[in-house]
Amino acid sequence: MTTVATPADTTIAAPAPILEARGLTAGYGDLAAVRGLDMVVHPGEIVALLGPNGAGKTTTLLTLAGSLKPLAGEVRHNGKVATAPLYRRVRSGMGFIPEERSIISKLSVKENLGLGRGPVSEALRLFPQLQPLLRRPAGLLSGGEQQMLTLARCLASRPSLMLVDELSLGLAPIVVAALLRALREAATETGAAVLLVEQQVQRALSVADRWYLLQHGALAGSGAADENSVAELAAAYL
Ligand SMILES: Nc1ncnc2c1ncn2[C@@H]1O[C@H](COP(=O)(O)OP(=O)(O)OP(=O)(O)O)[C@@H](O)[C@H]1O
Repeated sequence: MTTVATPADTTIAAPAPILEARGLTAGYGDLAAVRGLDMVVHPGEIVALLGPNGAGKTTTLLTLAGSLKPLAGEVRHNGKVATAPLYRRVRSGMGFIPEERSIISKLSVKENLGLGRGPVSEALRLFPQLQPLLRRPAGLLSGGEQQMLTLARCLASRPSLMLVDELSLGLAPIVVAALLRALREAATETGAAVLLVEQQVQRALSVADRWYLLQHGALAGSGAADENSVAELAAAYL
C-alpha cells in the first residue's frame, strides 16, 4: 500500500498497482515500436490504452503480458519485476485475450470452456447465451459468440489482471456492449484490473476509469475517463 495525502490533510490508503511499466521500451529485434512508457493499472479499474493504427498498443500489451521481452525498462506485476513468460503468468492469475480469437474450432463450446482454469458453470452464469450452443463446434459460432466464449472462459477463472486486445473488432455494437459490461462487472465485483486496448474511443471510455494515449510509440497523454476525455482525445488524434 502507498499513502496519498488528501486536501484535508488526512491520508487514505491507495491500492498498490497490480501492473506497472517503468521506462518500458518494446518492439521486435532492433526495432523499438514503443519507447519509455510509464503506466500503472490498479485492482478494480479498467484502463483503456488508446491510439491510432500502428501507435504501439498491441506491442505494449504483448510486452506487459510476457509474450515479448522488454528491450529496455521493466514490467512489474504485484510490485515485482516480471520476467516469467506468458503461460506462467496466466497460470498465476493473469487473463490474456489477444486480438486473434483464441478458440479451438473443432472442439465444442463446452470443450473449449473446459480448457479454461475456471468452472464451466461460472462461464455460463456470466454468458447464459452460450448454454444452447454448448454442443456446437466453436468454429461454427458467429464472431460475437466466439468472443463471448473467449471472454467467458477467461472471466470464469477469476483473473486478478486482464489484458485485452481489440475485443470489439468486427462485432455488432450490441455484442460489444455485452462484452464490455462483463469486463466492467469483473472489475467492480471481483476487483480485477483490466487493461483494454481499443480502437473505438467512445466504447472504451464508456467502461474505463482512466486512459492512456499512445502516439508514434510514445505516451502522448493520460487522464480520467470523464465527460472531457472525448474532446481531449479528439483534439489529440481523432
Ligand atoms: N511482428 C512484428 N515485427 C516487426 N514490426 C512489427 C511487428 N508487429 C508490429 N510491428 C510494428 O510495430 C509498430 C506498432 O505496431 P502495433 O501492432 O503495436 O500497433 P497498434 O497500435 O496495436 O496498431 P493497430 O491499432 O493497427 O493494431 C508498427 O509500426 C508495426 O508495423
